[in-house]
Amino acid sequence: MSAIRIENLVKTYGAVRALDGLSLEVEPGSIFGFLGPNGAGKTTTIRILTGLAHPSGGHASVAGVQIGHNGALARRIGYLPEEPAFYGWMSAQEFLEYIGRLFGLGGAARRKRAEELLEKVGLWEVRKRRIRGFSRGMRQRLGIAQALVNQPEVLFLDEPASALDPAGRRDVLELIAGLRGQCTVFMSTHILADVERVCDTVGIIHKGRMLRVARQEDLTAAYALPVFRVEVTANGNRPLTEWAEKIGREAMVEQVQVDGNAVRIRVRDVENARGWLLQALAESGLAVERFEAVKPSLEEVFLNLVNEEVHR
Ligand SMILES: Nc1ncnc2c1ncn2[C@@H]1O[C@H](COP(=O)(O)OP(=O)(O)OP(=O)(O)O)[C@@H](O)[C@H]1O
Repeated sequence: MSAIRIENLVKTYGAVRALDGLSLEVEPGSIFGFLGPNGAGKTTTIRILTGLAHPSGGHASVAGVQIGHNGALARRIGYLPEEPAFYGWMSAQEFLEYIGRLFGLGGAARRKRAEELLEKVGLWEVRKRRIRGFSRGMRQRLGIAQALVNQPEVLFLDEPASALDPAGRRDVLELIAGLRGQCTVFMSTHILADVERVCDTVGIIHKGRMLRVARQEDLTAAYALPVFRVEVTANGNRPLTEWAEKIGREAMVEQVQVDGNAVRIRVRDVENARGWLLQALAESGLAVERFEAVKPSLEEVFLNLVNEEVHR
């Protein structure tokens, strides 16, 4: 059974079609990156899946519960909104115990749960401090703890790291990566590097529709660049330049770029070029340290997909 199943979801705000027939399935246990530019419909999707907004059309279920059954849904999911709100006068521990009470946990159970979570999100040392003085990163970690109080099957995180500085972002992403296997994580973001760091599966949303859903490595493989990179040992620069000039004249090669003791070779036909290049390297006598097909970044894949869509 899918952790999340969305069929043909539509949401209109007056003349704006925020979701335009969105369909998607998310496998249980995955860390799913819901990626799209500003205004693509990410927050709208999450609000519908968490029961905070009603769709104008279509169906969806989360952890086996149809959306609309909000009581049953609330017990199975956790949610960190884009801008979480806290009671600033509470301490982190008081806040988590307060959330525990809302979920009906008794005194001892809610204290235990709060303590476990404070430990897990790295706020144990500051558990008695008022939230008012917390940094953005600390607030996001407390927000994730808050969303985990009821041990959800599916955790929704709306742009969890987007507003953080590099250190705060690293901590939050590490925390999310550590949830792998404990629950399904559905994380929206417009930052490709964040998806690359933690998500196993990526869904790209654009103008309220899914452009593509794939495992991250399959997505980058599908958009493989016709570029190889060769690195030679540091004390062999001279012959490398000569060799680069030589193969640059071959019909198979489009462009050659030497950078220190490495060379990037853009070819015309990836399949044939691979064997041919390996052969040419073997004959060159160069001390090859590394030979690899250059992988596109998720950013390149994303731009490609959006471009294809625009020109369709
Ligand atoms: N309450 C609303 N009233 C009118 N239009 C809305 C409302 N909420 C969202 N929209 C519109 O719906 C579209 C999708 O918005 P949404 O917030 O879901 O995008 P998003 O992908 O989450 O973007 P962001 O990264 O900026 O949060 C946008 O065009 C937005 O202006």
